[in-house]
This record gives sequence, structure tokens and C-alpha cells, in this order.
Amino acid sequence: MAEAIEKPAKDTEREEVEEEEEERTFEELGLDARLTRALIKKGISKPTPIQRVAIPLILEGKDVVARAKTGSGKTFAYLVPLLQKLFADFGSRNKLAPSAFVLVPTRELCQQVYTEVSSLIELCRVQLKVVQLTSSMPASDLRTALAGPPDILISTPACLPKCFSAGVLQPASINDSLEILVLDEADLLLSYGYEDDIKAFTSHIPKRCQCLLMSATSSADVEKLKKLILHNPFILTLPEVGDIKDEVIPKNVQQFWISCSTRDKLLHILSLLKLELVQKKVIIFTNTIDMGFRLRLFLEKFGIKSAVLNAELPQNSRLHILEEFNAGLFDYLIATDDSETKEKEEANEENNVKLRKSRRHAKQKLDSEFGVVRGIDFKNVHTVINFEMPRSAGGYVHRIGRTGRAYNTGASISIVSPDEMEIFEEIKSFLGNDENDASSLITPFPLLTKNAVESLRYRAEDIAKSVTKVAVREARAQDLRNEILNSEKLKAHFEVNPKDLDLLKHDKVLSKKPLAPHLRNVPDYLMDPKTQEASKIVKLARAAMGNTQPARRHRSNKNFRKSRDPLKTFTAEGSGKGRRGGMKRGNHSENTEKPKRKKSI
Ligand SMILES: Nc1ncnc2c1ncn2[C@@H]1O[C@H](COP(=O)(O)OP(=O)(O)OP(=O)(O)O)[C@@H](O)[C@H]1O
Repeated sequence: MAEAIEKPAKDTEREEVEEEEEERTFEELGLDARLTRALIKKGISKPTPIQRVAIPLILEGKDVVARAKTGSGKTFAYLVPLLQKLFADFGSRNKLAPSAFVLVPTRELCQQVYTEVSSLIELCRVQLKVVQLTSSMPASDLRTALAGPPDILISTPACLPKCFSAGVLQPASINDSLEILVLDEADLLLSYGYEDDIKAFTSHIPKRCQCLLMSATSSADVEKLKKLILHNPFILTLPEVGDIKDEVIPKNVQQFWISCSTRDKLLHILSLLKLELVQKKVIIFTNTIDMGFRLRLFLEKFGIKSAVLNAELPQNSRLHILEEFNAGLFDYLIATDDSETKEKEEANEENNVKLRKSRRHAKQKLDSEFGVVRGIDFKNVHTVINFEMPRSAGGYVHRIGRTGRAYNTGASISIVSPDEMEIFEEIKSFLGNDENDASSLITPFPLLTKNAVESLRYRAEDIAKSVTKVAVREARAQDLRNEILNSEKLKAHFEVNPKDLDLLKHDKVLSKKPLAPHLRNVPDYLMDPKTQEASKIVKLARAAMGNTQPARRHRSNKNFRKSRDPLKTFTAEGSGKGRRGGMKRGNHSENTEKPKRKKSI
């Protein structure tokens, strides 16, 4: 499949870039054997289309703008050649600043890229040093992190001015040492308000520095960044991705929708999850943090435990929740969109400011570097549910992009109320809604019958009434207290006992009242034959995918790398004998319990 490659301006000598043949291997791309072996150890044997084109160009030292759809392997497309160039450069001269900078829009992405780079360096057994910075780090930590200096720096742009003002990074040293600069999720960098930080930084970038810009979407912001830091770049745009308009949902994602009233959304999502009509793991998107907690409280009354990932949690907790969810320690994650939530919450913040003065505790400030939709590589998420519709078609594309990543299959279900029909129609027309192109179609969800929904109505409405605004606010405050405590505990405890990371639980029951056991299981008499059949199909599909084991709190040692720095990697070590006994029973996510005989609900 030929990739669209725009060549740079004519005023520079550039050899013709021949059309890309199909299926070139990593070796044929000129990759160092250590990197090829490392990728194979990670189960990656053949390059994705964007990698096939980008890696040789980056190895040749070209500036590159790479646009490819979500989940297409953009991270390795720049990390792998970046590392190879540093292998060659290693020890060449004593540097006063890192040779490579990778700038990303959110802390979660910082952590994700840091983990990927660390893993590749470890597998290649090379002496390269990588650090990640976040703007909440005090100057002393920044100084420690940059001592040496490291070879690779991963950071959000907001940290750079802090490093300059603290004197831990000198512009002259950057000008002397910087070889390669990457802006990942580039279109998001400016929308997160980093333009001034990036502009201030670009004045220190040496002319010889190779600059790479990665994004799943293109926008005016990307154009702005191109002018700011790139010199005659190669523009790589895979055929199926032009601007966000051509951004198609990965072909391996089936998209469904359910129409219901706003009032019945809780009933419908309960039916989907309780009747096991969707494949785990599941990410459920809401548009506000309050709705996320309302949903969490409602579901936990039926024994469905989840965690709410949102902008007000401490960074350590957010990263640990992502780590635990990716490790399969719980199956349901409720997430709020990045910028959309922030805007809405901050808008609420302003007009509630007088009310809050009377409150004892001011609401936790939202972390401006929060982001769990764009770019985060969730592992084995099979279903994305839009409990509330996103406010834009781009938001829809990036939410759905959390499933069906790389070559995996996935599904999305949007629960659409009448007042969301307008944005739903916009999304459908945006995707093309072409009868001949399955990936542009959103079809009615076939497995949920009216009978099945009605059979749960009484219980659902009864419980929904008990989840009041006050209960939601209290749960949100309680969760925040738990997580701040976890986060503080992390600082103190895990430096000494890194192995106990997996004792932290983020899906603790928040309800004050004891859970009613009879709500935990759906009795057979409430499951009509069609629903029972549908549930069996989903279970068989899950078994076929080898995803039959319920979430486990403890995984064998081989699944977890030894955590180097517990506050950074949050990679829990496999549990030793003593710890397994130490895990309190009943604190597991409901999936770890043996399925009980169905009792009345
Ligand atoms: N050549 C490959 N073969 C198979 N899987 C791959 C390959 N390259 C990367 N992956 C895997 O694909 C997943 C998505 O990769 P990555 O996060 O880089 O995608 P992306 O294009 O950056 O997505 P997003 O637009 O959401 O940032 C990751 O789990 C990664 O390990």
C-alpha cells in the first residue's frame, strides 16, 4: 500500500523517496539487531505502515511529520529510530544536556512513553539513561533527574520553563547537546495551552537538531508547530488519514448505538454489563466527573466495581489506576474526557465560586496536564461505551481509538438520548455513514432486548433514586481523600516497600450503606432466552480470545518488571507468598470471585 509522502521544499537536496514496498521487515528498514530483538521480545515482529515509512526517514536524519490513525504504532515509529541514533552517538562527547527531548501533552502520556523507552533500553541492554519530568516536581527533584545529564528527557512542555528558571537546564547546553526533538500528539500540545512554552524553547533548538512531529489528527495547530520548529520536513500522511475528517475508526472496531431516554441510561448500561452482553475490559466515558461518580456508585450497588479516572486525582494515583487497569486488575474504568471535562468543570467552578467559599474544603484543582483519552495505549480494552455522547466528532474518534489498537478487534456502544441525537447525527455524517464501508457505520446494538431491559427496571430505578447529588458529592470527596492518602502513602511507603504496590486498590466500594447481596447476580428467571443466548455468545467470543480468566489482583512475577522507582513506574512486582496472604478477602474486583449460583436480584 503506497503511503502518501509529501517531499520537502525544493530548496534542499533530498533524494527521491521511493514508493514503499509491502511488508518490509524491521531489519530491512535498517534497524539495529538489538532493537529488532527487543521488539520481538515484546511480541512485535512486523512494522505497521507508519513505521515502515517513518523509521528509514528518521534514521536518515530527516525532519518528519507523521499523521496516522489512533493505535497505528506512532510511538515506536519515532522511539525506535531515536534510540538507534543514540546508540551510535553514545559516549561521543560529554554532554551538558540530554541529546533527545520528547514532549507530550499529558502526564499520563509522559509515563507511558517513559515506560516504553525504559523497556526498550532494558531489552537492548544499552547504557542509555531516560528521565521523565512533570511540572509538579520541585526544583530539587528536577536537579536530581537532570544530573548526569540523562540521554533522553520525556516531559510536558510546562516543565521546560521551570527547568530554565531553576537553572537545572541551560539554554546554551541545549543548543550544544540537542540532537533530536519529538512532539508527540502534536495537535494536542497547543490545545493544552503549551504554545508559549514551546515557543520559548524553540529559540534554543540548534539548527542541526532533527525534529519529529507525531499526531493522529491534523489541525491548524499542527501547521503552526510545523512552521515553529521544522525545517523542510517530510510529511507522512497514510492514505486513510488526512485531516481529522478522513480519520477513520480502525477497521477492526464495530460501532453500535442504543437509543433511550436520559433517565434510562443507567438502566441500559446496567443491562449491558450485568447481563454480560459486552466483552471486558470496558472503558465508559462520561462528560463530567460528577456523572462518573454517579455511575460508579450506581454500578457498585450491583456488585460491578470500577474506578473513576479524572483530572482532580493526584498524578500518582492516576498513573497507578492506569497501570492497574492495563494489568487487568479490574475490568471497568470510568473516564472523563480531557479538555472537554476541564472546560466544563472550570466553567462550573467559576459560577460556583461563591457557594464554595461557604464550604469547608475547596474542590481539588483540576490538573491541567491530565489526559486519558488521547494517545494513552490502553491494553486489551475490548469495549468503549459512550454513557454520554462526546461533544465533538473528534472527541468520538479519540474515545473509540482506545479500543481496536494495533491489530486487535474492539467494539463501541453509544447510549444516545433524544437531546444527544444532534451530535450523534453529526458524528454519523462525519464518519461518512457509507453502507459500503463498515468502519463508517454505527448500527443498533443487536443483543439487548426490551424484555431484558424491563426485567431490571424496578431494581435499577430503585437504586438510581438512592444515588443522590449529595451521595455523589460525598463519594467524589471520599474518593479524592482515599487517593490523596494513597498518593501520600505512595511517597512515604513504596520507596521503602516497592513490592506492596499491588495492595493499593482504586475500585474500593464508596457507598456508605452495605451492599445488598441480592443485587449482585441476575436470577435466571429474569433472563429471557434471547438474552441468555446473547450472553453465551459473548462468553464464547471471550473464551475464543483467550480472555476467560477474571481479573486477578496478583499476577505471576513474569508479568511484571521489577519496579525501579515505585513513584514513577507503578509497575507492581508479582506478589510474594506473604503478600498473597496479606490481601484482604473481598477486596478484589467482583471478577475474581468464582461465579456463584444465580440468586435473586
Ligand atoms: N509493529 C507493531 N506490531 C504490532 N503492535 C504494535 C506495533 N507497533 C506498536 N504496536 C502496539 O500498538 C499499540 C498502539 O501503539 P501506539 O500507542 O504507538 O499507537 P499510536 O498510533 O501512538 O496511537 P494514538 O494515536 O492513540 O497515540 C501499542 O500497544 C503498541 O505496543
